[in-house]
Amino acid sequence: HNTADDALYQDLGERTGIADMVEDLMYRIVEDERIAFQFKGIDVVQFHTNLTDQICEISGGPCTYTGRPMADVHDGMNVTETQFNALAEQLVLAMEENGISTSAQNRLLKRLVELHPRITHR
Ligand code: HEM
Repeated sequence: HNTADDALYQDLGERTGIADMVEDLMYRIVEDERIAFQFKGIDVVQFHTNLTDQICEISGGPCTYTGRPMADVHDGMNVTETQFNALAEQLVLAMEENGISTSAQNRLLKRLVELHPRITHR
């Protein structure tokens, strides 16, 4: 079903498309030595579900994020700017791999960058 402003959600391929790109992002994170160590031992099913729901909600889709608050999740990780950018870079590549348009990629990044202060240097 459609909400008033779910254009980005549609462009990302709805929840299924988002779930696919998050899965590819996770494979890429494991292969990226700049950030892989941060993710050692996480609950991958939980991470996949929660990040998918978050991107679904942020893009205007009919999802509700039920994970922990961003600041709490990343607290104590000391995520650097380089690590944040590395994850963003892998997300772009995962979106590219899933045929997401450049316009949709940039609109999602713009919304995710707003979360930056709650993720880095904590
Ligand atoms: C736009 C950037 C980012 C977003 C939107 C984001 C979002 C999320 C979300 C939704 C979760 C799941 C929370 C939960 O299950 O309650 C999560 C967990 C996590 N994030 Fe991020 N994150 C970002 C950047 C990063 C970066 C750059 C790192 C480290 C290099 C990182 C490391 C982690 C780790 C290790 C977890 C798992 C924590 C745990 O389950 O205990 N995140 N993130």
